[in-house]
Amino acid sequence: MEILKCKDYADMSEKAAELIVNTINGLQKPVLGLATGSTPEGLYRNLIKAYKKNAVSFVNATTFNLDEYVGLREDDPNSYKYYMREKLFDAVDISVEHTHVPNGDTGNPEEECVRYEKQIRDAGYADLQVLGLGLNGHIGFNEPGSSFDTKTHTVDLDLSTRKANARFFDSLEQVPEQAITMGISTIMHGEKIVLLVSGINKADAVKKLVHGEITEEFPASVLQQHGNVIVIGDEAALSKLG
Ligand SMILES: O=P(O)(O)OC[C@H]1O[C@](O)(CO)[C@@H](O)[C@@H]1O
Repeated sequence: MEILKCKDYADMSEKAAELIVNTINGLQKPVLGLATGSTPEGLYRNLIKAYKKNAVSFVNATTFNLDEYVGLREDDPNSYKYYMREKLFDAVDISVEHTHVPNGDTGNPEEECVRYEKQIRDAGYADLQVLGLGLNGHIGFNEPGSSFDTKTHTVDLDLSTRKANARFFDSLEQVPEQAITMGISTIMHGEKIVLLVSGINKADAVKKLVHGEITEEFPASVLQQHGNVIVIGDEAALSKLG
């Protein structure tokens, strides 16, 4: 696992954007796996900057997002579809048919999971998968205890995850209790994985990810088994690596 130590959040976001721009420019039809949360916001701002400077075009890119809340309409400001449109898609030249986010606003989440997994598989899985890291080690919304064999599936969110994400909602009660997420095995099919971490509150989780036991109780530890992972983090998040 490669570790890239950055000065701060701005530096982390620039380095991650550089890597993604190079990947897009190096492939004819790049497939990107994308993440939400606070951490990649700076990355998306830098990708928009690069697009505006004509350093990159998304016209041949296809994207698949990791996850979506169950029960939120896509025009709900807390849905991840809305987040992606606001933070990236609407500001670059990607065609909307090439952007994929699981549909959480469906009467049949199980069917949606099967459909989404097939779409990713048919696209050949991600050339580059961006990940954030939950405090409890979740990647996507694969909470502790998720089997490493999972494909796209529905999950019950941990209370700790709902509390961490309550900052985006008016109250904890409004945070959905379920989500659809790419599974660990779907994520592990990515050719290259770029995990972004920032801030001292992630330092313990990063230490477990890099040096801890490989266990389903800490889902991100599975990345130790992937041959092409880069962790891009600021000094605070990487401060407990020794
Ligand atoms: O970047 P943040 O906001 O710390 O979130 C970390 C992870 O938690 C989630 O927001 C889900 O709780 C993921 O989407 C993200 O990768």
